[in-house]
Order: sequence, then C-alpha cells, then structure tokens
Amino acid sequence: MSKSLLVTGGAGFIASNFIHYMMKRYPEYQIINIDQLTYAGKGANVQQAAALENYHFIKGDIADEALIQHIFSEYDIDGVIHFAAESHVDRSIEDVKAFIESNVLGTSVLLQTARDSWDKKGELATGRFHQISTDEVYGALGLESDEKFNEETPYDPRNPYSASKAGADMLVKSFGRTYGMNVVTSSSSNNYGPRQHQEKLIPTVISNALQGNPIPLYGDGKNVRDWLYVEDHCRAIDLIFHQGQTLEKYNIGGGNEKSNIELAMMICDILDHLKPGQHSHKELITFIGDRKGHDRRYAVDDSKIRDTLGWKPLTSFKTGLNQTVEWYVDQWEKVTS
Ligand SMILES: NC(=O)c1ccc[n+]([C@@H]2O[C@H](COP(=O)([O-])OP(=O)(O)OC[C@H]3O[C@@H](n4cnc5c(N)ncnc54)[C@H](O)[C@@H]3O)[C@@H](O)[C@H]2O)c1
Ligand SMILES: Cc1cn([C@H]2C[C@H](O)[C@@H](COP(=O)(O)OP(=O)(O)O[C@H]3O[C@H](CO)[C@@H](O)[C@H](O)[C@H]3O)O2)c(=O)[nH]c1=O
Repeated sequence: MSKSLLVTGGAGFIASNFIHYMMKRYPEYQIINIDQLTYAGKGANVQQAAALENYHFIKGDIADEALIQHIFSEYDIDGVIHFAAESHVDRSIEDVKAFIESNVLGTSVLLQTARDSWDKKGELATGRFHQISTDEVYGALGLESDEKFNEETPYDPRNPYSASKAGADMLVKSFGRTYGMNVVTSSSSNNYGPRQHQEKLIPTVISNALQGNPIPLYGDGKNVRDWLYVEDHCRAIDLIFHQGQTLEKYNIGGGNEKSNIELAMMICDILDHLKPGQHSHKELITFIGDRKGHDRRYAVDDSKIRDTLGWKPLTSFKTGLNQTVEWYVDQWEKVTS
C-alpha cells in the first residue's frame, strides 16, 4: 500500500525501534522521520538508519503547520504513523502545557495537513493515518478482579497525559467520520526494550541498581502493568497499518502482568547474575511517596488483533527482560569504561 511514510517522533523509544524494524522489512519504502528532539528524543537512537538513502530525518515540531505542509508536498506522503508525543505521566502531573501542545495540537495539525494533501490528490480514503495510542486512555482497573480493557471500554483517562492522548484519539476518529479519512488507532500496554528513556520504570531500576543508588518504587509497589516487548509492538503496528480496518481500534498487550515490586525483583535477579557483588541489588529497593492519582492496574484484552490479524507476541518475558537488562548494562559499561 503506502510507500512514502511519515513517522513522527522517530528519535524516541518505540518509534526508533519501529524505524529499524520497517527499514529491514520494507527496504523499498521511503521513511520520513520528524522529531523535535525534545529531552526524550535522541539522534543516536536512529543512527543505524541515518546512512540509508530511503531514510530522511527532519528536526521539527509536529505542531508547526508550515513545516508539516512542506513535508507532505516535498515527500508526497501517503501514510502517517503518529508516535510523537510527550509520554511521561509524572511530567504531565507537574505541567500539562507541553502535553496539550504536542499531543493534542500536534495531532490536529497532522490530521488537517493529511486531510488537505490527500483530498487534493483524490486519496482521502486511501492515505492511511495510524494513531499510536495507549491503554491508559481507558482509565484504571482494580487488582486482578476487574475485566481487562477491550476496544469497547469507554474512555476514562485519569491523568493529564492520558487525557491528552484521549483527546488526540478522539480527534483522529472525528477526522475519519467527518471527512472519510482512512484512520486507524492502536492502544498498547507498557513497552520495554532497548532505547527507552531513563525516566521510565525499567531503565530507572537498572541505572539506579548499577550505580548502587536506591531503587525508587512509588507507594506500596503493588501497581500492575502489562509489559510488551517493543519489537512485538512494532510487528503489531505493521499489521494494523497495512491490514487494519478503517476507523477501527486494536488493543495490543504483552500478556505479562507484573506488579512493580515483582518486576524490580526480577531485574535485580538478572543483575545479581550479570554483576555479582557482596549484596543483592534487591537491598536497594526503596518505597517512596506515591504518584498522584496513581492508576492501580492496566491490562488489555487483545483478542481482536489476535483473531482478526493473526498477531501474537513472540518474545517471552524472561527472554525480553534478559535482553533488555543486558542492553542497558552494555550501554552503562560503554559510558563508564
Ligand atoms: N512507552 C510506552 O510504554 C507506550 C505505551 C503505549 C503507547 N505509547 C505511545 O507511543 C508513542 C511513543 O512513546 P515513547 O515511549 O516511545 O515516547 P518517547 O518519549 O520515548 O518519544 C517521544 C518522541 O516524540 C518526540 N516529540 C515529542 N513532541 C514532539 C513534537 N511536538 N514534535 C515532534 N516530535 C516530538 C520526542 O522528541 C521523542 O523523540 C507515544 O505516542 C505514547 O503515547 C507509549
Ligand atoms: C518512573 C517510576 C515509575 N514507577 C511506577 C509507576 C507505574 O506504576 C510503573 C510504570 O511507570 P512508568 O514507567 O512511568 O510508566 P506508566 O506510567 O505505566 O506509563 C507508560 O506506559 C503507558 C502505557 O500503559 C504509556 O502510555 C506511557 O507513555 C508510558 O510512560 O512504575 C515507580 O514505582 N518508580 C519510578 O521511579
């Protein structure tokens, strides 16, 4: 289908993994990566792609209308996979402004530009806009007893980050309904793997443990997240982008629900093996004050993508977590040696 793809936020965690995946899988595609290189984006994340002729990097803001219009005409974009966002819940609790600017306003600029560009070329119904969303838009579950979120679960975002993502998702759907745009949305659970920003839980646990610093766990450490290996997420996005139904939504889960304390212990076990010392890294685990409005549990029912598109995660949690910890240890050793 699409051959000239605009990937937004490609210097961040998931989209950089996605670009590497796509460049291998579809060497005939042009991939245009727009990223503002905020604190969360790193040029080094896409270094491997930089040398390829069919990869183009543009440093800029998705909310910059003139720039987005220029990109659509210059590269004849026929598909958008929209990752760029402010992504960290704690930062949104401190200050919501950037979340509205990037997540809501930025999404609206991409949608309007795609609409106008595809309308002009008579491709309104074929140009595909894929919104990368999150399970957080559904709100929070209680521990164990509550049914997982499915695609029909009403939106009930509970923190400023998820509210901004919910707003963006609604805009995407409205452009599909109002203008007949070919939009699709996917909502995934917590990703893990190489190149995730230091601020998120898994890199925080690893880097503090490696430095012998306290490993901070919010509240009682019993909040639950469902962990999805980033490469499995990339395969799911590929399938949904190419084969997902217009206006539909697909949930993507990892099938690995873990409490934060359980996860931190698993990471410490791996580190005890890789970096043995007199004491276990577990002794560094420290409970600190809770996140405001801390969502207790997220978990998605992903039977729709499994049944209709034949996707399933291929990486076991044991393998994925081992690979991830090894990757961070390797990075750490490069910096400290
Ligand atoms: N990390 C997860 O577990 C997870 C799970 C589900 C959904 N998501 C969604 O996936 C997407 C990517 O998440 P991530 O964890 O990789 O994020 P990230 O914070 O690692 O990367 C975000 C990237 O977007 C760029 N960016 C931010 N605002 C921009 C703007 N206005 N213009 C251009 N670029 C901008 C940043 O520079 C960065 O490179 C987000 O939309 C997020 O909501 C993430
Ligand atoms: C950073 C940090 C986090 N935590 C807790 C809070 C959460 O319960 C859990 C995971 O926190 P985070 O890594 O910030 O991820 P979380 O808030 O779940 O949100 C992530 O997952 C979401 C998908 O569920 C994405 O939409 C977000 O972009 C992504 O950041 O760990 C700690 O206990 N200590 C910490 O230092």
